[in-house]
Amino acid sequence: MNQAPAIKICGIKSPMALDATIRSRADHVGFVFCQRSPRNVSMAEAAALGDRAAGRIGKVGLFVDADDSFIGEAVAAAGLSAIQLHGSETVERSAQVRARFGLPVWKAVSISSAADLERAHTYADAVDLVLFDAKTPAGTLPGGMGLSFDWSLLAGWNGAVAWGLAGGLTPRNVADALQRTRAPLLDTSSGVESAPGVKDADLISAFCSAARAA
Ligand SMILES: O=C(O)c1ccccc1NCC(=O)[C@H](O)[C@H](O)COP(=O)(O)O
Repeated sequence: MNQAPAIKICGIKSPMALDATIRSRADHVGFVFCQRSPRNVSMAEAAALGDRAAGRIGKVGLFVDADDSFIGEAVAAAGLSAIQLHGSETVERSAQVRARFGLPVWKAVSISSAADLERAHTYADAVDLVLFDAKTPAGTLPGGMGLSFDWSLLAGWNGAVAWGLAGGLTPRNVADALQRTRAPLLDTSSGVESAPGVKDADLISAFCSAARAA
């Protein structure tokens, strides 16, 4: 029997969305610390959400090429349990963040061809999890754009590090994605929203149910 995948609902910025995610028995919430994003949370919002989530769900903080002082402020405010690096952080920078904060580091790697999987291998000793996501167009956000990549590329993945799948996952396609990739972790953001940055409790619930039923 296959084990159920872990689920992360990213871009949580309201108590309603947080409660819906916990009720739906997801494993992690993502708090986006990126001012350009419609899902950005301030330090004060992150602190309130972090308190509300404490002991109930994993709290992943998402950063795009942030410096140590900004990451440190967010870790303390929200009581983060993991750090997701979603910019152009190098292997060395990722290892440095892990050592500096003593938390698991997840590195997003954007995929559009088999060569990108080779790049993912280079992070194996520096991070705790590689999150495969779609490449987004130049000048746009590096994630949360509802774009998928060719999942068949992951057939070539035999990495030594834990991994997850992101990019364009919705309640409608998550079962198919899981059957094709057998991803141990599924991450979604815009696929459970009614508008950019506005989470929908019914879609969160439907996503989690579909992922578990697959
Ligand atoms: O979600 C954002 O707004 C965001 C902004 C900047 C960098 C990354 C961002 N999201 C990262 C995530 O972990 C998303 O869940 C992932 O990219 C999938 O997003 P989606 O395709 O919308 O499901």
